[in-house]
Amino acid sequence: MTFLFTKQRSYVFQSGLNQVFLSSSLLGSKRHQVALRNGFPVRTFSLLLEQVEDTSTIPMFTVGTHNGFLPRQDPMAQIPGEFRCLESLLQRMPLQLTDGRPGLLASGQFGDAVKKELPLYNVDQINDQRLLSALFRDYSFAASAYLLEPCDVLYRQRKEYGLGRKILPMNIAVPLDKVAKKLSSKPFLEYALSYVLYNYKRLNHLGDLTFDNLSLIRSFAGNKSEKGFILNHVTMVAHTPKLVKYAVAALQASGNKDRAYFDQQLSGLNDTYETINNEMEMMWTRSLPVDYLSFRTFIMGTKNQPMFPDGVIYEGVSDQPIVHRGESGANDSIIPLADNLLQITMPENPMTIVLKDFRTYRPTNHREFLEYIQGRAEQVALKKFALQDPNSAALYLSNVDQVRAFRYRHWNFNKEYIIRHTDHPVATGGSPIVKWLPNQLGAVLDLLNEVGSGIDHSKLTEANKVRVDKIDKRAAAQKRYLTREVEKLEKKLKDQELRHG
Ligand code: HEM
Repeated sequence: MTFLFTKQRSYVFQSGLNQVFLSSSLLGSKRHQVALRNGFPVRTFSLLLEQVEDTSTIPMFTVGTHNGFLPRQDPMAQIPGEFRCLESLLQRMPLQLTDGRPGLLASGQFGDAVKKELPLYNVDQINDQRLLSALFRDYSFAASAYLLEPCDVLYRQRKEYGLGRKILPMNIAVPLDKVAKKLSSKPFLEYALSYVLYNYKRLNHLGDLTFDNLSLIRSFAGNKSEKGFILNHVTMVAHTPKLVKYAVAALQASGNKDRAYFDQQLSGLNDTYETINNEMEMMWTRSLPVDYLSFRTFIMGTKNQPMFPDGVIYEGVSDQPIVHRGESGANDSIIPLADNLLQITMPENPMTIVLKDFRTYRPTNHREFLEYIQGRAEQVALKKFALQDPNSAALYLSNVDQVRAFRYRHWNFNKEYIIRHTDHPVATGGSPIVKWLPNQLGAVLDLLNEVGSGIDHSKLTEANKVRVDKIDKRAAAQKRYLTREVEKLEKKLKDQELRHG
């Protein structure tokens, strides 16, 4: 196999899972490589295959078979003493402190405290990836608290958000921008790099990533429900090492036209998605719907939000205002992996453009991995290979059904945690909430109906016959129900707009 360096969007071919394979992209030089096989380019990606202690060069968010989509080392919980004023502000920041007393946000004093107490720390010499990630998390928490504090104060008084602060002061803006550039990310609170996936610590260092063994590093509201909300995402993502392994192996099997191996991988993938969906169900009790709005304000973005009609100026960085989407599970990689691997396509409409924009708000290596999966699935025609055999098609259908189960529960979350409690029609990430999520769920239901009706039932094993029947019936019923539900919700929202109008 020959390797060429090029700027073309292709990756190093991952042929086996028994070696640590660090590409030049991880080592920070050339990013993309092309491998040639029989003169044709083969899509490639370098996966981290074992835990590497080095913190100086390899980004924390590097997809691997031991860490999946979690950071490759547990997040740094406390920043070094030289940043003690930042640490102290963040510890005193939450609405409710760990000892139950009100924190700075409760009385709307966080902004003043930032101005009085926070020096302009110099981060120029810092290149250690673990420390950069911790600083990114901490500065982005400070930025969101600072910008959205007035909205939270007003919301608690009058159930209105009003306007956020327009200028992010230099002592947050400059180091945040510098650290973000070093991590190739956007200078704003993010799902992976700040709020969720870089915000947990194990109580027992040797214990597993289970809910009871985890606590939060940072929070805005400081209540049990915010902890439950964040950590429930983490305990779901804790299962992603298996997703990564099965996805990569399914692509290999499809490329090699190895039917038995392919079916094994789809079956493993299905079981893993089922485990993740079961973990997702725990959200209802770990984070109460009635508490969601207590922390939601602080995870809003500045893009597409009425609280920031003119964007935000980052003092000392640029005099041009900028906008960013808010923190959202839309930046998680569990479902995009399934969409890309199983070649689930979304209808071409404005909602899909929003989905694609969300996918730019994630660690570079996650994005590259998802692009690799998408490209390689096309190259080996994974869906076509699955549908060529009725029993593989049943397994394929079952995996798509897991995506349905996820999106269906997720739609229920949105009705119970958000729509039931607020009229604000724009979600934290800036998407039009009532239209956007059903767009994706509807597309999955259509795919289930299409694939299910094309399977020759007479060739199925007994177990697969039962499986396919159940999936077909449920998908048809849910599609009818969803269409009626969205029509009703849109009408309700229009009526509200007219009343407020
Ligand atoms: C109480 C629980 C949850 C609520 C209220 C919620 C809310 C939302 C909202 C409002 C959106 C629309 C995008 C935006 O922010 O503008 C969204 C999108 C999304 N969320 Fe969640 N979310 C929850 C839990 C989760 C969990 C646990 C995950 C996965 C670990 C997740 C993954 C996603 C994904 C993948 C999308 C993109 C939509 C799609 O691909 O269909 N969410 N979420």
